[in-house]
Amino acid sequence: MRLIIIMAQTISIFTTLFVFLVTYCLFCTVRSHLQIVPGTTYDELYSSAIDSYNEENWENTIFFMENAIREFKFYRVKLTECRVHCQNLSLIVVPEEDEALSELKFFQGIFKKAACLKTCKSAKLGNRAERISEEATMKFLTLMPYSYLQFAYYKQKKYYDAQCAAYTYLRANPDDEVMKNNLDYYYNVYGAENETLVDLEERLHQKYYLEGNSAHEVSNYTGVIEHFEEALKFYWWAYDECRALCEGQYDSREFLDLYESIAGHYAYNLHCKEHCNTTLATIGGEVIPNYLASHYHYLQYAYYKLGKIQEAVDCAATYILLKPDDEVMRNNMAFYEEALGVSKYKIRIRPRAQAYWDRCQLEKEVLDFAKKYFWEEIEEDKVVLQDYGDAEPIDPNEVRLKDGVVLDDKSGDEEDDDDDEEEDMMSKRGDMGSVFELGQDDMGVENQGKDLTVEESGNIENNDEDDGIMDDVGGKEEEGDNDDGNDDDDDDYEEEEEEEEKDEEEEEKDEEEEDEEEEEGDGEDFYDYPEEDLDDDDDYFEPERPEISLKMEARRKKMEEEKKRENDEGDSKEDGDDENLKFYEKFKTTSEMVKEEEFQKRLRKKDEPRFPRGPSKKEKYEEDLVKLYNSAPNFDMVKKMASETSRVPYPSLAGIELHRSPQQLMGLNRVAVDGMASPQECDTLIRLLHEEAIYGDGYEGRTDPHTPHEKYEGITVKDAVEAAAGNRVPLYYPATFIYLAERSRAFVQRFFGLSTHLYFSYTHLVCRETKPGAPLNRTDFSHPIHADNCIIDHKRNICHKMLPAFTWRDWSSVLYLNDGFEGGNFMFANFDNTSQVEVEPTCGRLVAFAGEELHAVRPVLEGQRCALAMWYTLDPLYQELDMFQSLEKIESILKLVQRKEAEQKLEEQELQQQEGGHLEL
Ligand SMILES: O=C(O)CCC(=O)C(=O)O
Ligand SMILES: [Fe+2]
Repeated sequence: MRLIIIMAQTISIFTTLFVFLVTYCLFCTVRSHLQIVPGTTYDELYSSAIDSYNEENWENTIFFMENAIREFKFYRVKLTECRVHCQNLSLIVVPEEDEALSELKFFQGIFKKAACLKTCKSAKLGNRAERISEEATMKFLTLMPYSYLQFAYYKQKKYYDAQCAAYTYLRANPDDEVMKNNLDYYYNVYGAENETLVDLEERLHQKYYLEGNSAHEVSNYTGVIEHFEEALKFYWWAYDECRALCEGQYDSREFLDLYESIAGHYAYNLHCKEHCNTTLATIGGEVIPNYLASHYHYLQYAYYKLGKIQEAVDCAATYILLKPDDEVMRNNMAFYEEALGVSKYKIRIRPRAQAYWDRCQLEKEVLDFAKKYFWEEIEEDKVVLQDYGDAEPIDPNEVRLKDGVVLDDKSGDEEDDDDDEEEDMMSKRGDMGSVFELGQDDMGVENQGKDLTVEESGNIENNDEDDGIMDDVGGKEEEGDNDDGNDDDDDDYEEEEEEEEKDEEEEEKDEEEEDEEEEEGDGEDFYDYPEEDLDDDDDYFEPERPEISLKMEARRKKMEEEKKRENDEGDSKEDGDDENLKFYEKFKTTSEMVKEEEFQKRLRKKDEPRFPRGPSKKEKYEEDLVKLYNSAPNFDMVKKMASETSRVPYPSLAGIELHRSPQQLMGLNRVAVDGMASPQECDTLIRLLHEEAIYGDGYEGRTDPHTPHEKYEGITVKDAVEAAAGNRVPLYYPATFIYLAERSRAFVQRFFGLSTHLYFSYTHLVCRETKPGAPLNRTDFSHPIHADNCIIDHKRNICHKMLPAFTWRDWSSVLYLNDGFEGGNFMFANFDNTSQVEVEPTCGRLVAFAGEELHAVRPVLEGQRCALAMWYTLDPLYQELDMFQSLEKIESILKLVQRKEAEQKLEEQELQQQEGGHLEL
């Protein structure tokens, strides 16, 4: 019996196991194609995501990209852990009499750290590090994965996720127009408020910082303390991480001696670490001035408000350590000392801040020495340092800076910042010296400073909310950028030296004093802050409320934007006819590859409040187009276009002749052809330019985008269509624009045998001419040597495909519209800036080439040179929506024209029939 029971039990166990295994295996097969081998790098996952993206497999795109992001974070956390852990191994060497022996011991310590790192990394990361490319890392630092993710989410109808991903990407790349449009689109159609969106890359220290800020705004001081204390904790963590990630590779690109190469790597590492403050202080693409120090400012005020004077004094002292020149805080400190009798309190600087400060000082000295005597910061180091060294997402401004293309403006800014920091640094040193000096006197002794009366105190309270004070504080903060006082500038080094020596002596003295104080010590957690004797006659004010209100600023900006939007809408309402057009435009510009269905859905959705009793939506839409069509004075030309309907989306390439072959132009990805435009078409575009072009248009309004000696007037396709819609130019002007652009695009696609669709990325009609008074013997270029999708590295003869270059612009072409000017040749160039081969512009000539090709435009010395410049992309994500929409609009108009003609014909026939009938009678 028992045997039977046991057998039954065994069978039932096996059955359960079997069922379980079958289910499990079924599950396996469903999921198997989406499984990741442990140890796969973020680089590899990213590639898989991109492959899936290209195959339009959105589910897999999401799966791989999400995992790539996860893996990227994991990798960096583990790397940081190892570096921080091994850094802490002792390097202290007991000096030997023989210098060489001391050195050996020192390096033995370094070897220990290296061994520690190797073991740690291999335990935590396997061999990942060897398989990660710099290019991929760069993409993660600029949050590129989110731009793919948002689209994949959108395709999978995960609209909220799409919105968050777009929002996240934009926080790091706030100037990205495509993504702005997408976010607008998601907002308009799926409608999650921006406030509810989550920045998927939000840093905790920034989150708490912003929350602390909000608490401050509503005078919730307990909240301020909670959030800012938390923010500081995370700040220090992120700061350590950022520094640790600086300890990566270094490519000196030179043959160096032993000491030179060790020192070069070390200097590079210090230089990278110097940037960590700025990186951490970057929120939503903007650097918050005085970021670290302001934590202590807020805290000081909140503690004071809650009557925790000791803590307030500590924070004030810490703030002064970081910003010694800050008058507001000096006044606050004086107030604590005078009005509250600080002798009751011991002034203590927060230890973490003090340690940070001390290290910054020393690092700066060491780096200054390196810079002065042997280490030259090469331009590219900036790139590598900031791209790969920083733990936090890169601020697009920094990216721009490091890439060198916009180096002119941006590096200027940087230098200014550095100067500020330098000043700050010098004053800090001086001031700290004097603070310590003054601190010797007994704080209990009556000071010369005036006591604060109750009335005065009341006044000050009122000042709290006063704009004047707010500006004052804000202004100061803008002056000093970072808190570390480090900088790249070594010009003043010699002048500083003497001063530094003096300061050092003073500091030594101070240290002795500090030591004495510490012995009395009443708090292990804090460094003692030597007490200050205030010997000037200033009034001392109650602590001032920090008015660096980020939220307030954000709200103000938002209100301004809203107002602007309202105004715009108001304008268009007045302008009844244009309203629908504008609406139509707006609605279309927010779309990315919008299918007709979605298009109609949105149209309905947006229409409802606007056309409550009007004709049906579809009719209304067509009515608008009829209006548009009727508004074109040159009716004949529209009809002509209509009769050539087939040319618009699929233009014929007949009549195009080779001007220069790829071989003649010395590059397989280059060609020049004639006959792309007829003389009449060239003339049309030139007239469009003369009638509608705007100074600097197409160059983000920059009037001298390439040389100050030339004037650039341009117009984009969208403006051209708008000009026609506004009845300022005939409709066939933009129609010609689009037609020629499309014909050029189709040619490039076919000539270079591209197997996937080539999209417009940007199109721009532009005329350039010499400004009156420009030197006759100019040697500059009308457009300096450049490549359209990468950044030239003249030292290494390569072109880096990285931001801020338009890396997605795979192919370019320029259609020339005229000749008869002097200069202005198009030129293919060598890396050494010499000319390779030139093409002379003339009406209908098109030069086409790959985005990596180096090229330039010779100066236009006399007359005006007009051209239609076009950039194309293979990535649909970057396609030019304006072109796509304008094309659609033109197509619709053409259809209408045909329909109207058909109707007209019908009417005529009916009339004829009637007339015929009548005659018969
Ligand atoms: O106008 C030309 O010939 C070339 C212009 C160009 O290279 C550019 O705008 O990127
Ligand atoms: Fe170009």
